[in-house]
Amino acid sequence: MAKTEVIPDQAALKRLGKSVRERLEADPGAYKVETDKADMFAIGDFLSASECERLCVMIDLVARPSSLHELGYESGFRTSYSGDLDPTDSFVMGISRRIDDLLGMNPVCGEAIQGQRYLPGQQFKPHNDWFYTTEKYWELERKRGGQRSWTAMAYLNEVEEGGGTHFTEIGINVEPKPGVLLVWNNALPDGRPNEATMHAGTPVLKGTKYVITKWYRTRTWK
Ligand SMILES: O=C(O)CCC(=O)C(=O)O
Ligand SMILES: [Fe+2]
Repeated sequence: MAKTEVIPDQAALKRLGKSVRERLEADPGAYKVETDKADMFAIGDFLSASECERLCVMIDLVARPSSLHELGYESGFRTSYSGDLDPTDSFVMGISRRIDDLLGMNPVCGEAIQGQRYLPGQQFKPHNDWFYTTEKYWELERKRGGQRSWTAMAYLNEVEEGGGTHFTEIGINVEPKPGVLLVWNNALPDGRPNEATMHAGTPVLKGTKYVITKWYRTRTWK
């Protein structure tokens, strides 16, 4: 008999996939992106113009060259600047809580909100947000909350040219529209990682792009 592959956190990924999907499908404010390859929703006007502005200022204060598990900044893979927003700041806490509530996620599973800024020429090449559990870094991430389930990402400003989010397998390019929150499930309905969630922050050609991202783990993030 063939050996059954063990997928770390599979049962939790399946459960969270279903609960958040059903919650968003029942939410009249959430637009379901038409694709059969992934669970994906967009929420227009999730953030107000003044909230977006305030977040951009905060990002400028924390942004440093982005780090990646496997690759250094020098590789050109993720050339944006990023940094975690202060999770004890009451304004940040409010935004974070609103995302938790929208998804119906347990707040303890949410990572700190990360801010990210791209200048012309900067990008984040195609990647998956879920962890490769055969890689060395998984040993650490496994104990820090486990696999990532849902991603919530909000666009904070008008980008003059470029800077979309390109889902290379699904074949859609999401234009950065300020205040819009894009949400997707990194797993398949059965809890296996969804390869079709591969996406890139395409190069900004003109202007600056600001986003915030919040990733949810299957267990308590620490
Ligand atoms: O900037 C984008 O559009 C994508 C960002 C992203 O994929 C990430 O932060 O994981
Ligand atoms: Fe990503």
